[in-house]
Amino acid sequence: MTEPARDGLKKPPVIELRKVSRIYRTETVMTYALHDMDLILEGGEYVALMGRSGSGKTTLLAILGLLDEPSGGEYLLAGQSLRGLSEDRRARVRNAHIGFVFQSFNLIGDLSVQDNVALPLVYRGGIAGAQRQRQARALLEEVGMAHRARHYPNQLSGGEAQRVAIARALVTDPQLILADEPTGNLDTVSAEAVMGLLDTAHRNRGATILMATHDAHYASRAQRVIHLVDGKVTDKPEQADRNLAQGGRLERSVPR
Ligand SMILES: Nc1ncnc2c1ncn2[C@@H]1O[C@H](COP(=O)(O)OP(=O)(O)OP(=O)(O)O)[C@@H](O)[C@H]1O
Repeated sequence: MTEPARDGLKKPPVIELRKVSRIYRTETVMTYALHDMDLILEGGEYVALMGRSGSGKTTLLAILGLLDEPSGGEYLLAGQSLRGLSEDRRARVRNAHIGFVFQSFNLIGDLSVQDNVALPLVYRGGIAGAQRQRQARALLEEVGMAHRARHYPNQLSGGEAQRVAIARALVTDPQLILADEPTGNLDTVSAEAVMGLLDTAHRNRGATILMATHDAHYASRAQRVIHLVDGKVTDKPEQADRNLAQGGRLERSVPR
């Protein structure tokens, strides 16, 4: 069901989370990786996501990217509630609206660089092979990797692999780009190049970007920084230190 725009004129935010939780259960302990999280990202925003290791950044990106489901609460993408969608429908929404960039690139080893970039268009369906290859080639040119189109991922440096991964993320022209530590495995020169590509994607394509990073320097390139502490958004990141001193994130024993 589509929700009405909030003031009748503005579009709904690209992302809205309402009291979203993600609980991991083991035999003895329940961990609240996300805890009643409220979050709004407007269309075209470039937002950095910071927080200590274990604060919930990857869990949040996985839920926003429809790779995982909340244990409770509601996720609205462009005003559309995603509750109760079938796996097939989730895959379609993911393919139509979301591009991913991971720390470890996640390219497919036995596909050429150009076929890796074309792959989201294969999943989309209905696009002829020659057209897919043309679009992939255009994206490789955009990220300065066309000269490696026929190479394979294991023949690339880390910086090159991440540029290819960004081309793959952009080939479907997604509304939302989720990046999980995109510079985490890169030297500073490659990291700068990757950050430049994200800046360009934001500026020229109007994409909404949410980028998890441990690096305050790269976070400062975003328009806004969100801090996570124990699975919640906070505007007081120094709270993380106090919570840690008091025993860390919310965990409960599973009742027997
Ligand atoms: N599959 C799982 N089973 C149980 N607990 C999990 C699982 N995945 C994550 N967690 C817990 O959920 C919490 C959040 O993890 P998450 O990976 O989202 O943190 P993060 O902020 O991305 O950390 P990092 O910066 O180290 O990548 C952590 O306490 C983690 O131990």
